[in-house]
Amino acid sequence: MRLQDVWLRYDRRGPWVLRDVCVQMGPGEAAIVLGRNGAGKSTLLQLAAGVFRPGRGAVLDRPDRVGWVPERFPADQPFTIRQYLTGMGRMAGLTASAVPAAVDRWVERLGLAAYREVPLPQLSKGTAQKVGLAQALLVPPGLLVLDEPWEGLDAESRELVPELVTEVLTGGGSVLVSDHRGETARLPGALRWLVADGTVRPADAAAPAPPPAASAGSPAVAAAGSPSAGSSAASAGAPVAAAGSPAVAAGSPAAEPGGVSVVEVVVPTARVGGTVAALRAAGHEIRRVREESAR
Ligand SMILES: Nc1ncnc2c1ncn2[C@@H]1O[C@H](COP(=O)(O)OP(=O)(O)OP(=O)(O)O)[C@@H](O)[C@H]1O
Repeated sequence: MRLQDVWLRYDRRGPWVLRDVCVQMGPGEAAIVLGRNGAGKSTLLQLAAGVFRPGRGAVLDRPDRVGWVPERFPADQPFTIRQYLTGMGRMAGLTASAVPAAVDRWVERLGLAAYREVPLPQLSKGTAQKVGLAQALLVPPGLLVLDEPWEGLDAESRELVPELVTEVLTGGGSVLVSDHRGETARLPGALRWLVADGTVRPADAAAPAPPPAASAGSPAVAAAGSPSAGSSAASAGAPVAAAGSPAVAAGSPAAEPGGVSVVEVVVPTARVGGTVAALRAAGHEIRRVREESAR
């Protein structure tokens, strides 16, 4: 997905909140959106999710299925959790017979079983946030957009967020997450974009410097035909290209005591992008990708 020269303002005569934004993410890639209060993080996420249309420019190649979790779940709705998720599942395209299993799965997974028949307005903030997560995941999204997903969640539930993100990435989806409270470390493999002064650029030097192996990774993957790495390689100067590598350094095994081991992994060429991203997300260093003829 690509935001190309995107501008947005909320009022036709008002100031531009975002100007000339050019960012992109490939399948299997995650990006964390950083910035001060009011910088425009939520605005950027809503553009990506398709909630807003840009005033100028375009959002290209957005996956068909987008899971959008707003910063505050709109709990003022006359439904129980079960009723709400059932309706959302139908809207997401699940058949009537498939909905109950999907709802049950996510209700259990997110610890909502005790509240299944509780009306949404009676839920605590954290529980309501989990309903927001559940509705976005009922059908596996090609793009998952999470606006401050850790907000209001207890310590145990916070651990769920990186788990869910990794699952979407492993399935070949992309994930965009905003974070103004420094939870970034929970997603060590993600790109980092900073929203400031109305535009978006790679996050600052606070991120560790990329090791040489990381910068060599993208062309090699591109050669293997990965759409993910191919789009990164094509985006010279765009945040996604410059921000992709530090995450690898964050989990660099070279920093571990006791030496390193190199593990060769064989995957179908079509899944190279997602696999590379998932391995990076788990903190592994990608040294190279090579193609071999089918065995
Ligand atoms: N619906 C709206 N109508 C008018 N202005 C808006 C609207 N939503 C946001 N803004 C303005 O756009 C700017 C960016 O807001 P946005 O919510 O995107 O920032 P943010 O970085 O997500 O902030 P926070 O960290 O506080 O959530 C702010 O100046 C805000 O006042």
